[in-house]
Amino acid sequence: MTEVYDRVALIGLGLIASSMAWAIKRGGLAREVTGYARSAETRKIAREIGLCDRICDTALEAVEGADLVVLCVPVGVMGELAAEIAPALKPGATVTDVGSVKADVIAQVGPHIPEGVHFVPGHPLAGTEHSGPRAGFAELFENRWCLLVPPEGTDPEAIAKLRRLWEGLGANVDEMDAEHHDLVLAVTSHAPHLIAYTMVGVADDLRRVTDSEVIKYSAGGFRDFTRIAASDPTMWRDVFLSNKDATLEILGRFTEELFALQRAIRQGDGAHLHDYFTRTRAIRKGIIEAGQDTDAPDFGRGWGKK
Ligand SMILES: NC(=O)c1ccc[n+]([C@@H]2O[C@H](COP(=O)([O-])OP(=O)(O)OC[C@H]3O[C@@H](n4cnc5c(N)ncnc54)[C@H](O)[C@@H]3O)[C@@H](O)[C@H]2O)c1
Ligand SMILES: O=C(O)C(=O)C[C@]1(C(=O)O)C=C[C@@H](O)C=C1
Repeated sequence: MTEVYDRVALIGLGLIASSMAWAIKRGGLAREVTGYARSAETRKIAREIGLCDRICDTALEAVEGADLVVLCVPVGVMGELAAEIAPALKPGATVTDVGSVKADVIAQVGPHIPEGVHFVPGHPLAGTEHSGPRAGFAELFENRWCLLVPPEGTDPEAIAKLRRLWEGLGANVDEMDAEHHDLVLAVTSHAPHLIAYTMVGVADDLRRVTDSEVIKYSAGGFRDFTRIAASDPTMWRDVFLSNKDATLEILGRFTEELFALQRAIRQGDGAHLHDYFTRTRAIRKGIIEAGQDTDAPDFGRGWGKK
């Protein structure tokens, strides 16, 4: 593969940055990758595992001379980080981020981007419940989406170059505006995480009553919830505070539907439950038939046959 950037700087060396570092190296997508993390312990681990070509002790040193700077920190601190690195940004460089929320990050970071530096916000739709510099792996972005959210008037060449990087990392790239992104992600990622956190919290409360049976006998569905609910607390606190309006809108709708299902159960309205579950089953069938979840255990299997 050919080099897309001469030098890439990764700021915040957690799951996403470390996955990018390994994948950039594997693909030969940059001549040099520098890295910076706020904590000395993270920088020490990064050096031990050979992450990046150079781990720097300051953010300014890491971004100096970089053609692409990637902000890989929790969304709540993107703005202060942008302010910190602004003086060292090279004219003509591109700043991007990988934050899970876009409108708020653009509002925080945009004002700190100097004249002559491009800003192309991004969001890879790939992750795990693990965090930190040891969590990354080069395959994380393969066949996943990466959404780019360039503000109006962004240099098309800067967007095209970042697109080439993400494609080199194995992702499919699409563009979207920030408000739409935040609403879509509230439905597909943010509200589901909050529901998983809540369900595991409820089970934990119950455990005190039933003396560990809930965990002992937990089957597939609940185990999946516990995986999601093990996700990084700082990252997710910031996501909900940052995507407040869209998340509250979706949770409002969720609560209404939940009440309707609750009423159907109370009133013994089997038809309502059956119709509802038939509709939701058709959604999964559509996803599988469109080939959008080829990892699913039911991919390619028959549907609706008893
Ligand atoms: N984990 C996921 O599933 C996932 C997926 C897509 C996007 N994202 C987004 O990517 C970003 C990073 O997430 P992650 O999963 O890699 O998190 P992570 O917790 O693994 O890593 C974040 C890193 O940022 C560092 N950090 C925190 N504040 C900092 C600061 N002020 N300056 C410098 N470093 C700082 C932390 O020490 C940590 O090393 C977040 O904005 C998140 O919303 C996460
Ligand atoms: O697979 C997971 O563990 C994830 O939570 C990844 C996930 C998601 O919700 O799909 C989480 C946050 C992101 O911003 C993007 C991807």
